[in-house]
Amino acid sequence: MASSLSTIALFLPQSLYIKPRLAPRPLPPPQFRSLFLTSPAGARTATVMPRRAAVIVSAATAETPKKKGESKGFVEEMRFVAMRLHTRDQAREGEKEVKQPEEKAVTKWDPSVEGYLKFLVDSKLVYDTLEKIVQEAPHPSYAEFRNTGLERSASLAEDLEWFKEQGYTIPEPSSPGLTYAQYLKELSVKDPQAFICHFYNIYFAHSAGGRMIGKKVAEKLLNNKALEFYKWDDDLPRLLQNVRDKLNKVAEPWSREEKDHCLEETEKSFKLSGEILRLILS
Ligand code: HEM
Repeated sequence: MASSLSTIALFLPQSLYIKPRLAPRPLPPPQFRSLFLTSPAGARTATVMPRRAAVIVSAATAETPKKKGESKGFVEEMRFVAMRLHTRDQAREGEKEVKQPEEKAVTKWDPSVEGYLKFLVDSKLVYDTLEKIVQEAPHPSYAEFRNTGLERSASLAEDLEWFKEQGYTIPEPSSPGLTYAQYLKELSVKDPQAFICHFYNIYFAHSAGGRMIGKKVAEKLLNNKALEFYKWDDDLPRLLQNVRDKLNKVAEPWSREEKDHCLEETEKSFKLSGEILRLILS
């Protein structure tokens, strides 16, 4: 911590050498040999002066330990938190235990077309809401996320039209979708960091687990018909990388507290999305 800047001078016998604990690397000139000594509080720099063998340990560089993924940009931090909230059945990096039916492996699901339609209708309401918010941009930074190519509202409209043509009745949006849409509208105005967390999780979850779900449900219920919901006009990895770059840019000026606040919202995102996913099994 920069505020607790302290300097301790230790006078050691000339014969005493401090061995670096890190991998050996070429030493700088003997009059200014810097070694890194690690401690639970963070890195301490020790400067060894050979004649008087004085070791100055400075805490000036001791920062709060870096968050997992922090060095790679904020998206990596969001991804790390999200992956831990999966169950092992959902993803290899998952750590949560299975409590809800949708947290079991997708291969063990027993979906119904009626349930899947409810899921598609509620998902459309959520994407309509997100895409409208980004267009209106109550916070100017949201404008970065216009026309990213990840938008799902129009493709879902096409899919619902297809189901209608097959003779299915399209249900009205239900409680999980209505609740999530209302929550997003409120957050988008009063809490941009939390809103960005939902934006990230909704679009990126769909590109990963969402596609697995689409494939499995299509196999079981739709004679392998690939819905528009799971098709993108451009190369998906390229679109995702472009949005990752924009998210990193938007989060760059955020304070550590604002970043942590965004990360803390991940759990809520899983809860609300999980309730919509569960509709597939209803
Ligand atoms: C049945 C439910 C789910 C399954 C089967 C599932 C599965 C997966 C898998 C396999 C990955 C890819 C892991 C990798 O990169 O190796 C993933 C990534 C991810 N999932 Fe899920 N997931 C589910 C639900 C959710 C939910 C509810 C959310 C949050 C709302 C979510 C958010 C994410 C995010 C943010 C990523 C990272 C994507 C990326 O880095 O590109 N997932 N998921």
